[in-house]
Amino acid sequence: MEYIVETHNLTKRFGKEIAVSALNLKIPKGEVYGFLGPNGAGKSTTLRMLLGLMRPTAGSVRIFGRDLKKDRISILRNVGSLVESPSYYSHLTSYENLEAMRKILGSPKEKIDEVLELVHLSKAADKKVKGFSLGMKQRLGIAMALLNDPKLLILDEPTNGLDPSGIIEMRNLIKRLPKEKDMTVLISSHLLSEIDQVATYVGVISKGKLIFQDSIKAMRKKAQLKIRLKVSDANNAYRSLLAKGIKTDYQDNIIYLYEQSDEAVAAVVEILVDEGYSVYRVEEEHQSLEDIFLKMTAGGDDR
Ligand SMILES: Nc1ncnc2c1ncn2[C@@H]1O[C@H](COP(=O)(O)OP(=O)(O)OP(=O)(O)O)[C@@H](O)[C@H]1O
Repeated sequence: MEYIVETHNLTKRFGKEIAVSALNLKIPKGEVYGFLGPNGAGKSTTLRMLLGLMRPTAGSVRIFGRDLKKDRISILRNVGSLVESPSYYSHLTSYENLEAMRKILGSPKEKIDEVLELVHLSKAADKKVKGFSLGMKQRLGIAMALLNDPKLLILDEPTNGLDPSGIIEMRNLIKRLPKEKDMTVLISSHLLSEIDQVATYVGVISKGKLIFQDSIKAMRKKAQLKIRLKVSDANNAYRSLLAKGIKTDYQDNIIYLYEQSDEAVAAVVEILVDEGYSVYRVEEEHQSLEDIFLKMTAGGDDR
């Protein structure tokens, strides 16, 4: 797999506090990578290091296969970002703002109409930014980030503070970019539901550590059904099953089965009954992605 971003043991300390701890991010080409974690988990700090805005305490960053420390300027020329509130002149129109930025970047003039169209602001091209909704301002920020045709777009909590229609508009835009513009998108959020709706890959960060990284499909798989067994003398029953080589989990007097076919469940019940345990309940338990995320990040930020 080709990775657009790869970090190796990326670490940031502030005094004694470790904000980001030995992170090994792998962001595959052409995906929308959702960087998910509770507030204070270290997302912004990580993104700032990826953009060369903050120097890592240790570890390294590779973007487009090149070392950020060595090739900073040429790498960042191909990266677009929206990590803080976008900066613009509110007394100018969106077109004029983009024109000012375009001149700095040296992009061709046609780019302006193209990015306005892409973020659905063509109709507001000649309107002053001071009358814009927050969602429109955010989209103008993204339009600015797209002026130099980036191969990687980094967005820090882009839907924060937007109203429902602004959120939907932003999500659709993020989903379109990889397909229409051959772009890889890295988006951070503290809301699983946000990431779930746009991302194809997920990295979960908690207290500075990456605790999960895989496709959203793999994350969903983790959320699949579990079979719960409530039996008499559960701890001993669990040991009996283990001794017979049956894979289970045991927690709070409940046995959880891995094998979920009808036959496997029937076989387990038969063993338990044979061995003299009473089987009180055999139930399916459905874990939502939210449950999994909350379990992964349980404990809050108590570094
Ligand atoms: N400049 C700084 N100086 C000292 N500590 C900092 C600095 N920036 C961030 N931190 C600390 O590093 C930790 C991670 O912060 P960071 O902003 O990266 O988290 P986050 O996941 O982006 O959360 P949020 O969504 O709330 O911004 C926090 O404990 C924060 O207090």
